[in-house]
Amino acid sequence: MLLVIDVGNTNIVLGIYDGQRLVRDWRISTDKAKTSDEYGILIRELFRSAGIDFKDVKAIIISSVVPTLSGVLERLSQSYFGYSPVVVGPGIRTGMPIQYDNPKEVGADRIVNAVAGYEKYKTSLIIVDFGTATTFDYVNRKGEYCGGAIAPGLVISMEALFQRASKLPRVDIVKPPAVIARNTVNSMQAGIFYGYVGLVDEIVTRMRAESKDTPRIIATGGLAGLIAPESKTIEAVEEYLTLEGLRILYERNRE
Ligand SMILES: Nc1ncnc2c1ncn2[C@@H]1O[C@H](COP(=O)(O)OP(=O)(O)OP(=O)(O)O)[C@@H](O)[C@H]1O
Ligand SMILES: CC(C)(CO)[C@@H](O)C(=O)NCCC(=O)O
Ligand SMILES: [K+]
Repeated sequence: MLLVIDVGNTNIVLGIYDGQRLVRDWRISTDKAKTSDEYGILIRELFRSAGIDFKDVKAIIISSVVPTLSGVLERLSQSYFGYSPVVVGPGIRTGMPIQYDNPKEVGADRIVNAVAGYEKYKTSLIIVDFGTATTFDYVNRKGEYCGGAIAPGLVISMEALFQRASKLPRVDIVKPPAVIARNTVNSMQAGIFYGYVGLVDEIVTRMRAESKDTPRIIATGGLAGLIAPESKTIEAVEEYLTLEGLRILYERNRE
């Protein structure tokens, strides 16, 4: 089985693939202070409760946008599983030309999403990933990564309001009952939720116009399911896009 690990700024998502089938996935908080041994113990517990043995894992692939944790997880792979992982970054085969000024600068998660999206849709597409940040990535019909946009994530936006205004509380990110809201919590939710729907549709619409093509628009990430139904542009939510991209990249780089 293949262990795929996506290290984000808020969460580390782990998945176990048996061939092309995702058999389990877990989400643990990203903690830059944790050591490889601490992650090892945590992962051992998750495996134990799912009835999966460390010995069943025959390969590992990692993508990380938290540089301090890349080394920690590489060490964990070595000492707990006995394998050096494939690490998404300069030097691996992506099968996707990267048209960024400096290709090393693009977040590995964005490349992984782009690879998974293009493999599935085989056409031009815009991928919106609602994570710590919300990223927008454009892949052209030839399967080249063209770049995109980075916006503050939904949770970061809410936290900023809460931290900077004394009378504003921390609120759940949900669709409020009305946009003309009658209390502080609903007012914040109205601003964040509808403001965000507008942000997404505006960026996608401008990307589509700039591309002079008709890309498919797909979304992923924990809050995609909240925003997608209200968005005029998002056509589909692909919950496991990043894990799927890691599996595909492993296949392209084995041996
Ligand atoms: N239903 C929800 N309600 C409120 N917050 C949520 C919900 N689902 C996810 N979140 C939070 O939204 C943020 C983005 O979630 P998501 O799981 O897409 O990204 P993430 O994996 O945390 O991001 P990253 O990959 O950058 O670490 C996180 O802070 C997560 O804790
Ligand atoms: C934007 C995030 C934080 C999203 O996880 C990540 O992809 C990242 O750190 N990217 C590096 C900058 C860039 O993609 O241009
Ligand atoms: K992510």
